[in-house]
Amino acid sequence: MTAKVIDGKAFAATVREKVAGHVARLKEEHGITPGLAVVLVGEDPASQVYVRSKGKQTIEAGMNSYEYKLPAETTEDELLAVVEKLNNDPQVHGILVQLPLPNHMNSDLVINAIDPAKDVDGFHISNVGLLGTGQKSMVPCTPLGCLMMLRDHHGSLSGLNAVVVGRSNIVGKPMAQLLLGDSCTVTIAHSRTKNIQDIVRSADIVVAAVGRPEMVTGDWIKPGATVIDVGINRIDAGEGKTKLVGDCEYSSCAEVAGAITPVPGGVGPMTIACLLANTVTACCRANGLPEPKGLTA
Ligand SMILES: NC(=O)C1=CN([C@@H]2O[C@H](COP(=O)(O)OP(=O)(O)OC[C@H]3O[C@@H](n4cnc5c(N)ncnc54)[C@H](OP(=O)(O)O)[C@@H]3O)[C@@H](O)[C@H]2O)C=CC1
Ligand SMILES: Nc1nc(=O)c2c([nH]1)NC[C@@H]1CN(c3ccc(C(=O)N[C@@H](CCC(=O)O)C(=O)O)cc3)C=[N+]21
Repeated sequence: MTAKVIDGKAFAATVREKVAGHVARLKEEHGITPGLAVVLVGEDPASQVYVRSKGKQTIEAGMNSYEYKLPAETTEDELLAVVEKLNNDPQVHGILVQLPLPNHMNSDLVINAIDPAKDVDGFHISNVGLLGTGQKSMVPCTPLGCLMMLRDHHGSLSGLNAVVVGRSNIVGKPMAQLLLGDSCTVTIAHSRTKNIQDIVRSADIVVAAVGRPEMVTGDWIKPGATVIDVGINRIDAGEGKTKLVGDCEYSSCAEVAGAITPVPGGVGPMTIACLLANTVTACCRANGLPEPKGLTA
């Protein structure tokens, strides 16, 4: 069997189109322009690429983009002051502080200083708690993007066995909550999991968020299963070049799976599209307006 390729890049374009439509209506009918502020501390080249891409797509969707680039030596208090200023700025509906932060900062403290209503990453403890109890929240962008693609492919996820590999706060845990919310039977595997291959082989849905290049191979996959590859790993491709690979070995997994997301062009573009979607949702909630349908979990 050769897997159907789930085209995250094309799917993300449709999400961005919907977002742009809502933005246009907010402007026309209410004179409101949603605004997203992205804060980057330090000069990590990969982070700079993502932040640039976020800013560009924010503007393309008709929203206001505010970028704060702070030097690596910024103190935690200085960063907290920027967050506070953005919390109090009515033009800003979404705030994203790019992770990881430099080692001298306490990321939990910084994230929890963001107004939960503006926390478009969905990382604030209030949003984590709301998601865990099935209440309306801001949903983390990467897992939300994965959920949208899974719902689109399967229709209903009810009763399916899902295995999430990875238990980070930003991907693995919220992904597991969303799958549980859609009535999957969810297993979370991690670095201490025994017989991980057998566990993954029991899954109808595999979400890999590990950060280990091509760790999951085709022999781990149940024939016909859906593979969502969250991993973004830049590896040596010889001759001084690098290439981007996921946490799944694409060629061998695609031979066995029923459907698979590629890297690049899978989860990554959906993450940014969901960030824009969350910003519109936050803007509507802040203004007491009905929120867009189909853009939240
Ligand atoms: N496409 C996108 O938009 C995004 C992509 N990413 C990518 O997703 C990947 C994961 O990111 P993130 O969740 O932040 O990573 P973390 O490093 O925070 O978490 C990795 C998880 O994988 C687990 N793990 C590590 N090694 C193994 C192993 N050998 N077997 C099983 N589990 C293992 C760890 O287990 P333990 O807890 O036991 O240590 C941990 O729970 C990365 O490649 C990252 O670049 C991340 C965010 C967004
Ligand atoms: N507060 C915070 N929120 C995040 O959501 C967040 C973060 N910090 N820190 C870093 C990770 C990583 N992340 C990605 C987003 C888009 C792509 C993406 O668009 N990838 C393209 C390829 C990009 C390339 O070529 O490098 C693709 O997969 O096709 C990847 C990774 C968001 N993250």
